[in-house]
Amino acid sequence: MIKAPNIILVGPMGAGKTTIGRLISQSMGKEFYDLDKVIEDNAGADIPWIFEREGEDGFRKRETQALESMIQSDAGDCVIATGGGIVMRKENRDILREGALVIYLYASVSQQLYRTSKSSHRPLLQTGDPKATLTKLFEVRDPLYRDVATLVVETDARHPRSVANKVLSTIKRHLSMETSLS
Ligand SMILES: Nc1ncnc2c1ncn2[C@@H]1O[C@H](COP(=O)(O)OP(=O)(O)O)[C@@H](O)[C@H]1O
Ligand SMILES: O=C(O)C1=C[C@@H](OP(=O)(O)O)[C@@H](O)[C@H](O)C1
Ligand SMILES: [Mg+2]
Repeated sequence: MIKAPNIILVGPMGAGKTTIGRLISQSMGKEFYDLDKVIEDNAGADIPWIFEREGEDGFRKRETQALESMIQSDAGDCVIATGGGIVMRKENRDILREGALVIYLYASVSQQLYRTSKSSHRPLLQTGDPKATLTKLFEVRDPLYRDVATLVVETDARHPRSVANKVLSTIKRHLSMETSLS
């Protein structure tokens, strides 16, 4: 088992945060939490319902509350997959930079589009032109993901298991470098 602090995955919709988070948590013997699922459980409603009734702003408030409660609770030593918009609020970015190992799962817009086209549970993509939406979001958010992340892992040309292995080896290398420096 690798010893590590909380691992938090960030990146755009379709980067594979939920899928890879679950896989690496199993390999590391850590609990897995998907922040979107925490928000849904707390609300007793799904994300499309929250966006419809409370707007994106209402969802963002719930997202910050869920992130704060995850970090404050002694859930500790777990893997957390965030939603793609977690970096939009400064208060979230401040929380992310504190204490956790944050990994940016990078995916190109074409891969984001391909991977998100299979489902309709992402309200921001229920538009006539999801590619334009993903492109705009990427322009704004890519620098923010890089700002909060300790490590970046490219996911485009890899299957989920291979991305998970790459994330695990990147974490191992990072932690062994930290140990040798201290
Ligand atoms: N590396 C990958 N290659 C191909 N498909 C992937 C990859 N990672 C995730 N997927 C698929 O893409 C879709 C979105 O993945 P998901 O984990 O929900 O992304 P996120 O949580 O970042 O939005 C799922 O159908 C998942 O199986
Ligand atoms: O990018 C975003 O703003 C969002 C991403 C979604 O999560 P995934 O990135 O896991 O799809 C979910 O939090 C919500 O639909 C909003
Ligand atoms: Mg997800």
